[in-house]
Amino acid sequence: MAALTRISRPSSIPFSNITKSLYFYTTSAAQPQNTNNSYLQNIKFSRKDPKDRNVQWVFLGVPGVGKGTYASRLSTLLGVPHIATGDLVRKELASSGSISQQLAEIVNQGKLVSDEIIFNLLSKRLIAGEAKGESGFILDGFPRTVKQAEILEGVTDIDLVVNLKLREDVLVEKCLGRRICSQCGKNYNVASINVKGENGNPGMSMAPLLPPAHCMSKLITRADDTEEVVKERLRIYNDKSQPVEDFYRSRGKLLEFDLPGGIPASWPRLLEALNLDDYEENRSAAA
Ligand SMILES: Nc1ncnc2c1ncn2[C@@H]1O[C@H](COP(=O)(O)OP(=O)(O)O)[C@@H](O)[C@H]1O
Repeated sequence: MAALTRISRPSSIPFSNITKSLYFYTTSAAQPQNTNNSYLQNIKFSRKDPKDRNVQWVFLGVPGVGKGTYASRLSTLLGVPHIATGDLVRKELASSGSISQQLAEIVNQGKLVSDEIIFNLLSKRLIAGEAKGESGFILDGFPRTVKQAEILEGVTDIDLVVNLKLREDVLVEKCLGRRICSQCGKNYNVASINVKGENGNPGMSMAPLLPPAHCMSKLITRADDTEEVVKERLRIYNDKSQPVEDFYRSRGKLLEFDLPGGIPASWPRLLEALNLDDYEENRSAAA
């Protein structure tokens, strides 16, 4: 793991909540047929000493903004798991589990999966991680509704919420360029973004994020990354997920971060905004 010199929240964001108690969901099987909220009563909590845990961060942002890319890099840097609910949903979809058909219909239309299913998938992932000794997390794609945010807030302390932002005109192009390696499951992007500056607005270039040669022939496109479904997902984000930004803003937890371009331009600036150092990257750059 990369060595870390400084880790603290941006000075504008109070850090007091980190010392509050930590709870984790511990629930067993998914119960998708249950349409009311009674599943919440089945969720048991276990308490953890806050000083024994790592960061608990959330990444927000529209589809295609790059949440997965930056959350994954930070998780390696900080030694915490990167938990993307979209990945959990896709894993469930790929299984022959009882809810996979139901999930496929929802996801392929760009709609949101029920809270019940999402909380169950997330609970199972957290429990499995806890058993392996994981501590802390960076959540990506969750919470996506104010209700999910309220439930999460009720059971654990989120230290920081990073809201990634990118100009809208490149988002659809970025989503359409997304590819997944069908073997290793890693995410790549073949889109080469080059928007010229006009009417006083700056231009923007983003190089493709290409896989290593051995993954190249195994790239697949997500079924929900068609133009029509991407536009529906962006609409749903504005409707359901944008209020989540206000939820965390009003609690003083939101760090807004405008991506200035691709990874080479954005990564150092994001680290700076988070008051973090990437020793390994600095060392290899100096070598
Ligand atoms: N927190 C969530 N609540 C409801 N549905 C979710 C959630 N996270 C993921 N999903 C489902 O999984 C799909 C893929 O999620 P994700 O990979 O995060 O997509 P995106 O690229 O839009 O951020 C979503 O369109 C939605 O159907």
